[in-house]
Amino acid sequence: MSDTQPTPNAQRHSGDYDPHASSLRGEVDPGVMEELLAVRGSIDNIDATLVYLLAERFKATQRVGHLKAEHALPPGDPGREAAQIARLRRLAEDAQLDPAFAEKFLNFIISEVIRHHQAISASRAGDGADPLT
Ligand SMILES: O=C(O)C(=O)C[C@]1(C(=O)O)C=C[C@@H](O)C=C1
Repeated sequence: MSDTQPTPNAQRHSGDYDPHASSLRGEVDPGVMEELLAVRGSIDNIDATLVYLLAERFKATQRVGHLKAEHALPPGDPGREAAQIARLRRLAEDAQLDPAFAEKFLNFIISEVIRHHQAISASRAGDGADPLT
């Protein structure tokens, strides 16, 4: 990459991350290690993308949290969640991803979102609680 090109965030913030870190060094055939490192490069790119995607999702849900708090709406919307889960399970099946895992993953994210919504609502109510977001 030339000096005039901006450095992508994923590289700028990787700190002292060593993409070759492994406990397998010396125990694996060098050819196998090379292949493993190549695949791990893709895994690292995917993980970085997941972080950026999640950051965008939480930015969006933070707006929802403020909207809900402003209009005294409940943090959770079970009807919406049921529709989201049914849709993601179908998408997961099409993508050959375990639908049970997709459901668990979405529930994990939503429970964190609801915690953020509750914190926003509590901080707006002036009870001194710090919003988490
Ligand atoms: O859409 C909303 O009402 C949200 O608060 C967002 C969200 C989500 O993370 O997708 C979170 C909690 C609700 O139960 C449903 C959906």
